[in-house]
Amino acid sequence: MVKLDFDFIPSDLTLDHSFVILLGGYVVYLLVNVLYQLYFSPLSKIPGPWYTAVSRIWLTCHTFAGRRIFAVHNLHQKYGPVVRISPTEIAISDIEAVKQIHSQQDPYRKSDWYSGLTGDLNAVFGLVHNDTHKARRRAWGTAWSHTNMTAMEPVIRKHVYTCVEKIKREIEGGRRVDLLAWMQFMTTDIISEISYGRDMGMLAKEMVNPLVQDLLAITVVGGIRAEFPSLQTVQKILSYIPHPTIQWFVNCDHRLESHGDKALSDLRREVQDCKDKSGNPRASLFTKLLDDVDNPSAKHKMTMEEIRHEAINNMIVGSDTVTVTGTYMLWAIYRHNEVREKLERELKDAGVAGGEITDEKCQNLVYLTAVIKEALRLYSAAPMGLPRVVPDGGRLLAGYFFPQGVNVTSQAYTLHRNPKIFEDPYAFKPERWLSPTKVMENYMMPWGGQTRSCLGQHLAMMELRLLAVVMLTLCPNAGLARTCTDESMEFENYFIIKPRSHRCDLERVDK
Ligand code: HEM
Repeated sequence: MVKLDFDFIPSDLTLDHSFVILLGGYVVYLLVNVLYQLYFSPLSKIPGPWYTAVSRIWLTCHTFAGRRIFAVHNLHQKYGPVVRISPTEIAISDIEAVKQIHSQQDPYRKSDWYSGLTGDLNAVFGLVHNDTHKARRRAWGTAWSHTNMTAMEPVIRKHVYTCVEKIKREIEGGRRVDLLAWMQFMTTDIISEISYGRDMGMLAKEMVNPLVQDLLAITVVGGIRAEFPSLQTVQKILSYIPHPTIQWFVNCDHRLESHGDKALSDLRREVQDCKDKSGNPRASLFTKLLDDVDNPSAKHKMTMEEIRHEAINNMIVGSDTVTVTGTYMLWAIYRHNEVREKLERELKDAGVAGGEITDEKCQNLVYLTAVIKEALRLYSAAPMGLPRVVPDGGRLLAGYFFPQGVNVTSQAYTLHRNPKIFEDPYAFKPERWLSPTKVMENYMMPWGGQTRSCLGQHLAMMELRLLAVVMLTLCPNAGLARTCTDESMEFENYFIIKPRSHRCDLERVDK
């Protein structure tokens, strides 16, 4: 047996001495780490300031302040298309490299940052392994296709109309309305009805229900967990503290799960029992998936547990996103009189306003399409970097070699504001999309990268089209309230963006 000899430790060593020795050791460790990161790490040649190379503090502070997209954008402007934003993370805005990272042929997997963001939720958005993700997308099949969304259009249209009619009632009554809140009611009712076959009654009750508060809480909790993965353990410890506010935050995941469970079991019963007059089950994204659970001949399918996770995930990613982009789109239209007038003229010339407005009538409107595209360029809901991991063997990207395991991330915010591609990049100019170049199209990434691109984009586009047209047609006197300023609409960025004031006020403005 080896005998441990501690004779080298002086017997008169006091607690004070031990502390000094420990502190000294830690300082030496920090110094060695700083020297390693600056001069010897394989990433030391990547441009960037010294403080991002040696510590994550800079990135974490900007992330918590809700200013990450701006901070990273500023570094790109100073250091170019490849910049080190933390000791282990590189931001890239070189378009060839971005396409390589998200290509179908050699997909870089999502980083573990997503596991923190989504916690125990095991749904398509947060799956980090490529094979698991591929199988899940296959199982979704054509549920999110344009054709399937067209079949759901009457449900979507019904909610858009209800929302706009209620906004009109308030505005005509001389009251100020918060567009952001109404968008939240509308998008939550839509995603709920097309997922579970039943809306949340938010537009009917005209108030935020506890589920929406949980959805908002989960984005905060998820954001903190993504930045500090070790906090997952802290969250477990906190769950034993019987303080009501702590309990409310800590348990938001569980409340969402139990809501999803109840809604799904209701839906399953309906799929089995309730049919419409022609004997077909009520249309929902999950009808086929639920039908396939016990069908041995269905090749690509999900387990009941996987369906449960997807159902909850839909509520999280399918409401806030359209809320934000829809709000900014209308804000931009109201802010630019010439855009509003051109759009109104197009609707009049196309005769869209006569009779009920359907998505079919809106789909081919050229100027409307350009307005939405410009809104997606400047106000896509998730414009921050989407972290990916360099695959085994490492890869050459934008002239630099990246070892395997390094996190690379590219933000649409910067790609969409490249002045070499988009003239006057900060200005809202839908005209640029009337005859776009191939390069402009190539730089657009509002729905994320190829392999993990947004499943809900057909739904989102339909909501945005209907929203713009129904709002301009039914509520012609709406405009921005004086309280809605450029400052109040500045972005706050926690994975998705939001107006800093958390509202966007409209009121009656007679033209
Ligand atoms: C204007 C509205 C929307 C925008 C701008 C948007 C944007 C995005 C972006 C950028 C991603 C990629 C995220 C990443 O790589 O980490 C994404 C993924 C996703 N989005 Fe959306 N989204 C919108 C609406 C929706 C809606 C309405 C749904 C419906 C539930 C949805 C469902 C999803 C899903 C499931 C994914 C994950 C896809 C995968 O990983 O395979 N999104 N979205």
